[in-house]
Amino acid sequence: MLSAKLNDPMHSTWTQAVSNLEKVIPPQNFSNWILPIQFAAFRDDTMLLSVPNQFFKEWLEDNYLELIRSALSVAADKNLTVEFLVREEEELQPVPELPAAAESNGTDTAETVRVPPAGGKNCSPLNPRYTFSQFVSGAGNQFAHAAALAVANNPAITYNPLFIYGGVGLGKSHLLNAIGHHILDKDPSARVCYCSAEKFMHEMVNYIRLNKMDEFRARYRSVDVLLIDDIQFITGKERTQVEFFHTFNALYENHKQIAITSDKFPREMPNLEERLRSRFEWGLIADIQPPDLETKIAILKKKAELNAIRLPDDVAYFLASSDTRNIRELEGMLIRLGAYSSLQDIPITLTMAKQNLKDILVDKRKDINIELIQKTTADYFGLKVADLKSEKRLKALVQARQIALWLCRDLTTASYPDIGSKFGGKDHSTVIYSVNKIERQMAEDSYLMSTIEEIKSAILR
Ligand SMILES: Nc1ncnc2c1ncn2[C@@H]1O[C@H](COP(=O)(O)OP(=O)(O)OP(=O)(O)O)[C@@H](O)[C@H]1O
Repeated sequence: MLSAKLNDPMHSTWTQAVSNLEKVIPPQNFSNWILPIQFAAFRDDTMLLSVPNQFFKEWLEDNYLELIRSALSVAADKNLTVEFLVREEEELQPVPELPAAAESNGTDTAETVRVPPAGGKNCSPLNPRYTFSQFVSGAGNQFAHAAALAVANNPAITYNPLFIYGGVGLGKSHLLNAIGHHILDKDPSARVCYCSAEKFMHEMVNYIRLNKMDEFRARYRSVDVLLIDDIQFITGKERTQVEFFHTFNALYENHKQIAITSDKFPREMPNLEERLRSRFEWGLIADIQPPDLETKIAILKKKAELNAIRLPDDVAYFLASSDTRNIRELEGMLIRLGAYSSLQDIPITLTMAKQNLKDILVDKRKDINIELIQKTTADYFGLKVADLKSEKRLKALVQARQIALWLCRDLTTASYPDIGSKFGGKDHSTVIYSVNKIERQMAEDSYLMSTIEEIKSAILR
């Protein structure tokens, strides 16, 4: 096992990060989730931190990874990555116990964790942040959202099973948790079990080892609602599939609700037993597609509000128009800006955001140059690149030129004079004027915003 080296200079970086985190995490969560973390080692810009058990690790990864990373990067004054290691002695326990934080008094506030019901020891607590009220419905997720609500309102009556599939970080787990919360809000005695397919498998293996499979089966088969996340994990794992098949049947026959998420459509899941595949298709299959620009902005605003982060509109637009479609990544950027702003006591501005996120965004944009922007913008408006460089003052032409100038500033690191020189030798003050003008117009004109978004996507493609 890696042991904490107190004389390691990075140990004090961790100590500094902890005191930074204390300023931004509510006290209860801070003592539940941050204090038990120990410094283990530091290698190649990666901080290795040890945590009590696997469940704790997963929880941190889902909820605090980005914040911890930001606090560490601020303390170390450079970008670091973070990895959590399960402390060995605890890893060997057959079934990880819930850490203290999971023990709540049953009242579910935004900061408390919903404890799995009696008999649901194998289940994970629901994520308190993943409720319907915190979910933004918009292009891409409307259908899955409506389906999840229908199931939550009428468990085991409308659609059984509900199978939600879609790409990484698009809100599948959020909807699955929201179903659980909603059912518990209406009936606190309901036995709701939320669990990842991976956890299902690990626990099965543990119970086999302990020769207690009857107990395992009884636990999973005595719930009212089974919410299984990331079912794709069981592909190719025969024994887990068999066990899951029987659990599924037992629940289904007893009119219990089953909801499943997956990154693939059932027919596209390789190495999945046919009988399971067909069961996944018995109920309703709902997909989640990547969000459009407006939905991304709405989600960012909602997250900012929930995390008490002051997010100006231009920064929300800047983040949303980055080419990331993964909402988790988008949220990570927001949390990082929020942490930086609060730790350094400075407001979030567009300049600060660009500076702070340049390492994250740079890779995707490194091949973008002014010529590409000119060509793509000209094509989009049916103009010639020479028109953009010219002095012609036709209204449509002027706006296309100003958009191209704004895109150069947004997508490249070129200076104002450099950009001006590539647009027929324009003065840097003309470039500044154009960039500011487009920025002001975008704040008021969502049509212009989406036009620019389309051009940007074409450039980044
Ligand atoms: N429509 C939405 N409204 C609000 N938040 C959202 C929305 N969609 C996704 N999120 C947020 O994005 C993050 C990632 O979502 P989630 O974990 O549910 O994704 P996932 O599809 O289950 O990803 P994975 O495939 O990695 O399991 C979460 O913090 C979630 O709250």
